[in-house]
Amino acid sequence: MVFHHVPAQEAHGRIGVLLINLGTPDDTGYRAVRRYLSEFLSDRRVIEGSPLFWQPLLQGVVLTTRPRASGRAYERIWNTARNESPLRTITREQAEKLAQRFEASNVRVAWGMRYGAPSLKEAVHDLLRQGCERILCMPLYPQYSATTTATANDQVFRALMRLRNQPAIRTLPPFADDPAFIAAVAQTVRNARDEVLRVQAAEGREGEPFQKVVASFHGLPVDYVKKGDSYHADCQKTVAALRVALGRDEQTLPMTFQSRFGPTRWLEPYTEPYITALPAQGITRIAVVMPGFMADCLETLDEIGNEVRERFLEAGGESFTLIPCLNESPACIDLLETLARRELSGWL
Ligand SMILES: C=CC1=C(C)c2cc3[nH]c(cc4nc(cc5[nH]c(cc1n2)c(C)c5CCC(=O)O)C(CCC(=O)O)=C4C)c(C)c3C=C
Ligand SMILES: [Fe+2]
Ligand SMILES: [Fe+2]
Repeated sequence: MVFHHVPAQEAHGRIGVLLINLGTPDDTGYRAVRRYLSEFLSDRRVIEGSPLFWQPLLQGVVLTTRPRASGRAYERIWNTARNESPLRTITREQAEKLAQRFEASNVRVAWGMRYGAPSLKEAVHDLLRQGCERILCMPLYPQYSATTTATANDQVFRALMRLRNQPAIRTLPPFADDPAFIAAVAQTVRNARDEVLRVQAAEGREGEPFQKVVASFHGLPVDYVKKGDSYHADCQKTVAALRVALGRDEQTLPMTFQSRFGPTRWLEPYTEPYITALPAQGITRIAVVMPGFMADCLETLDEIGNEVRERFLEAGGESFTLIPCLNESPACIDLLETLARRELSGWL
């Protein structure tokens, strides 16, 4: 067995904070998207069924058609200035800004992706080279799911399995209804509403700008929830807390699920049919907030910001506001710092 030794290069006894998000292809071409989707959809935490059945279907059918369609979707949102996906740009900026908050301490911040680049192995090795002997893993998912949180941590542990000298490890628990998280998301809704009110006033229009604020989460197969994945319960915690923070109820702040994949039943109601049915009920001015995502990505910018927006307007909707994710905003960095300092207690 070969175990890696990654010697510290400058100092010892430091603490590492590792920000983790899902991942993204390196470019929008067929090969890169295929490589990324193949890694993602071969993860047994994501597709639990037998690989004997799934792999031929994945390699033969899914990965011949899906990469082209996904590539076109990525093209619509691509950060051309940096030639990378928004998720990668935003995750890097979150890490750089969080690092500034710890500048005067012995904490070092790194970032990595569960699938694609930069890998979590590279990120862990980078922290070890900087002399980190303790590492806090922060999967940036407010709501727990085995398909996201657990597989992110698994991947870090896989890197640790090959090390001669392992660092001590902690993992960030879900923060679905953490007051700091809820306050930050609620503020994005208030800011967006104030902005729409300003525009309405300038144009001499009146009325509640957000008849509904739809809270749309990434979906999950119902089967996984039935087997015990706490994701759905965590989403409900987030929405309940947001309703309190914004003085809204089930009618004015409904919960829906997007990004369904494959033929099985996923969590309901599905976002797109829910939203496109609204104009017929007299609801023509809405906002969509996506508190399951800490960074804007394909699912928020294209699926909701382009596709669902178009269908809502075609169905008779008047105004559709996409509320940005927390991204690299000062409020988000405050939140990350609060969560990190809490989990580092006893280490710092
Ligand atoms: C069975 C398939 C999938 C499960 C389960 C799943 C859970 C899950 N995913 C996220 C967050 C993101 N998913 C993103 C993209 C994405 N997700 C799936 C499938 C499953 N997700 C696919 C096939 C894709 C690729 C996109 C496409 O080809 O259309 C992303 C965006 C990545 C980006 O680069 O922008 C995120 C983020 C969560 C939170 C979650 C569990 C609840
Ligand atoms: Fe997903
Ligand atoms: Fe999608």
